[in-house]
Amino acid sequence: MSTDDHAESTETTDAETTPTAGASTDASAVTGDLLRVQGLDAGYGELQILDGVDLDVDSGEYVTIVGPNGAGKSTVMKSVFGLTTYMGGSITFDGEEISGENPEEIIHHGLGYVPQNENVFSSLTVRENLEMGAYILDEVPQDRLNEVFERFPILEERQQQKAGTLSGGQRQMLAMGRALMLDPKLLMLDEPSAGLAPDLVDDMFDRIDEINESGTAVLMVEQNAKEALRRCDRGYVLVQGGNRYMDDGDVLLHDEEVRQEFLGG
Ligand SMILES: Nc1ncnc2c1ncn2[C@@H]1O[C@H](COP(=O)(O)OP(=O)(O)OP(=O)(O)O)[C@@H](O)[C@H]1O
Repeated sequence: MSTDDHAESTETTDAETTPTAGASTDASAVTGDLLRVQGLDAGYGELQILDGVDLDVDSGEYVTIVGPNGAGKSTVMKSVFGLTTYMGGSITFDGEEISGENPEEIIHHGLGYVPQNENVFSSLTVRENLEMGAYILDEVPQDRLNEVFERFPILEERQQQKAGTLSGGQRQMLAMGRALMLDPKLLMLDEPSAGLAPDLVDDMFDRIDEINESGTAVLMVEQNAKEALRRCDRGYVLVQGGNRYMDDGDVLLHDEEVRQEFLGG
């Protein structure tokens, strides 16, 4: 278990990113070969929210970020995608420094991002939304479109329907499908279960598992922390804009301190 006073301190120590022995899978072997965030400071305008955040995602890994409301979880993802004010630290993706780049540039590296809100164009059809997902390419990649339809058959059925008429679950699938159109190496999902009826939440998590099992790394922010930690390889607990814990999902899930403080006992 990795703990520290990071919420109160801006100093980065080895302890906060180095898990203790006994992890159920090998969290200590993480290299951050796909995404490596080191000492990230970022915020909105002059307002600093993130204070020295460290985060790694390896190729093919499934990583989740949990933590209390307002901790800065969404801000981490937005910052990786170039949507906040970059204030310091380093973000490398697939070996290239991307800190300070804008989303148009970042998407070319193979990073997909599904924001929590306004993640589809309501007035466009399902198919048009998916085609928009590949807007950086000269032509819509038919093989990708077919793969998305295979993964989410309901989107093929409803391809001529306006996205605004879809149910919450279908809209979420469309948002993920859109991000998958460019076959990203890493798919970042902000609260994919938010607003879904309870009986749809499991289905959504199953689909995310499948996306990850097909080789796409996943970085997910979730309020549904227990389920997210159960499903992921590794998790981070973020508090007040800084890392508080990092370890394998199962280890965090069963850690007494994490359970009491962040998982409702
Ligand atoms: N566009 C913005 N401008 C200014 N402050 C913002 C903006 N977006 C978020 N914040 C602030 O940044 C802090 C972190 O917000 P963020 O949404 O990243 O937290 P979170 O951990 O994802 O929380 P939640 O689970 O409630 O979504 C909060 O204090 C929030 O009010």
